[in-house]
Amino acid sequence: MTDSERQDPGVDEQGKQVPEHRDSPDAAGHGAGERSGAREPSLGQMQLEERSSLRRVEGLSTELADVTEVEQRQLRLERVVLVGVWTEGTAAQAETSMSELAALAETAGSTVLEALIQRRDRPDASTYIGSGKAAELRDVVKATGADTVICDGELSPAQLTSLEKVVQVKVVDRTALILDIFAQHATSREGKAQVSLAQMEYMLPRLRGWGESMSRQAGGRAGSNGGVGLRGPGETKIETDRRRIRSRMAKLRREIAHMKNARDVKRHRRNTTGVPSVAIVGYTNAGKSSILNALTGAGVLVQNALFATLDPTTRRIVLDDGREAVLTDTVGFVRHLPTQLVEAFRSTLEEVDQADLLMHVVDGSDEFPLEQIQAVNEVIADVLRDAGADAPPELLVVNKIDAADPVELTRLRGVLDRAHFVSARTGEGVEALRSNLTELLPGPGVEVGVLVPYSRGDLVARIHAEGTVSLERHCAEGTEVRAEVPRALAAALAQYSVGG
Ligand SMILES: Nc1nc2c(ncn2[C@@H]2O[C@H](COP(=O)(O)OP(=O)(O)OP(=O)(O)O)[C@@H](O)[C@H]2O)c(=O)[nH]1
Repeated sequence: MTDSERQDPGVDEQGKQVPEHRDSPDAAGHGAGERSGAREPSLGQMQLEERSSLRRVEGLSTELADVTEVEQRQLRLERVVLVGVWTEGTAAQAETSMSELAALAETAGSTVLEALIQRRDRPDASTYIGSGKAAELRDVVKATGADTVICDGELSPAQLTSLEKVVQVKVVDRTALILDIFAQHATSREGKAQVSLAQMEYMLPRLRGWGESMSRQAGGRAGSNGGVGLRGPGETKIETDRRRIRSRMAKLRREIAHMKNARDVKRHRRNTTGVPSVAIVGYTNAGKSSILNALTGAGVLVQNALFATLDPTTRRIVLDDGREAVLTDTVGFVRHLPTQLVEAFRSTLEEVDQADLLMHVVDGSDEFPLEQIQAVNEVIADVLRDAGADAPPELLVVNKIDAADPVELTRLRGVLDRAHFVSARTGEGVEALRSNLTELLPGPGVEVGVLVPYSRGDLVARIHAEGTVSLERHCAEGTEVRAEVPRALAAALAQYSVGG
């Protein structure tokens, strides 16, 4: 171990206890109450937590995200006050954003004590909410005994520090909160690695604040030990931390690339077997897992919590005509999904550009279903653009019709006239949805024998890309090919058919 590692608070001994915690199935979800009442919201505590956050980043890279759950529980948010800055849109939209933040906080295991909204043209450069509101927030924090403030936005490191100084408890922003939830819920090795990487990306530019408090401590220790001066060691420490985190990020990226290759091979094998695939996308909590269960009878976890599904879950379904298809449940979307996570969750979103069909699930009982659709469409468009892929056909499914307001539902039926209206809970509309899937998914391959003129090399290339070639011969008139191809391609090749 190097000197810098030894100075690093808690990387070593703490990390060794990890497996015990990790093996406990409920560890990530039910630790919230363990430390209730044990926390003093003092500045010293905040610094401890800052160091703990950094340690978490560092730990992640060595032990991968196994450390995350433990550190996560140490950082557990418990009694929180929410605060948002309302800069645009209607009051109802601002309130929706705040209730979503409350749902996120509860998913992270917190109890929401109070929520404040501040109307401003733009967030305050110094404290995010402005000094008057910050003072009000401090009073609310004191009166409620809250230990954390969560802001409905992404704050700069300087804003976080200034606001913490005023309110005297830990301040967390929406991005960090979502990253924490993702860290708690990721289960696969790749999912964990991706969350770790996203957390490091988020934290790297924010190291200055932690670095400063750490360098004071590191300097103080050095001073009290009669070591060299106070300035040098601290600065070196921050630089060392940054360098180590960067190199661990690079290592994680390599590992993720490796895992991705393995997954690509698996998917390619699935694609070449001709089994059509459906990617289920939609806003978090829309009922994607419930629909997957209703269609396949699979026992996929259904929770009234945001982001219950983080790793892609794939299930087989037998279609009405006896064919099989695979359905993949993907991560739920949310407004202002941190960009680091859009990148990190490529693993589930990648299913999107490879799918034969997108099943877009919307919560019909939500107050703003059309906005949910728009938010999801924006992310999907980004993913497809990045992948340079064409959009697969989309099937819109409005779920939870049993719980939706009848008037709203009638309005939605008018606006979304091509959508399927179902209830995964009561089963209403599910059979019709299954029939529609059968119609929409590409049919079985068709055996063709064709002689394609050399001027249509594009068709031969398509046969190779989309079908399975059993014979290929070049003759004077063109390329003779025998292959099994999708029905649409068989139609395009019909004029070159040589029979048999
Ligand atoms: N009333 C009603 N509730 C439903 C229906 N479908 C799902 N739910 C409930 O909605 C909540 C979320 O369901 P999930 O299937 O976990 O939703 P999801 O979209 O997979 O959620 P994430 O994994 O968080 O993205 C659960 O409490 C379900 O019981 C429905 O048709 N009607």
